Amino acid sequence: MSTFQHLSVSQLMQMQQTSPELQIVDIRDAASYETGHIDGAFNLNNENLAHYIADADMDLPIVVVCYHGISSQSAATYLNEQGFDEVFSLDGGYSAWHLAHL
Ligand SMILES: O=S(=O)([O-])[S-]
Repeated sequence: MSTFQHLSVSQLMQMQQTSPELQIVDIRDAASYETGHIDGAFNLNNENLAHYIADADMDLPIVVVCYHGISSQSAATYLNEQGFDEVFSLDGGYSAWHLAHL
């Protein structure tokens, strides 16, 4: 059983319309996040991770965003192991999202 699903930028844009409860976590460094991030994304890091997991609704879909869609895959696997049922990794990461929104 796969632990996460790949999501394209256009699929994410659709999901944002249809799943208002969607959680988006951005695992890039704080400076990159501050420079620009997807609306509603939470900047997840090692310091706030435990707190985030403790507070999160694990039944809701969650999308992991990194720079280019590589490290988000291991983070997505990790979040699935922690109990999130529906985990997605954004293919191409924030850079693909940004390109689609220029
Ligand atoms: O963030 S990244 O691992 O895709 S470079």
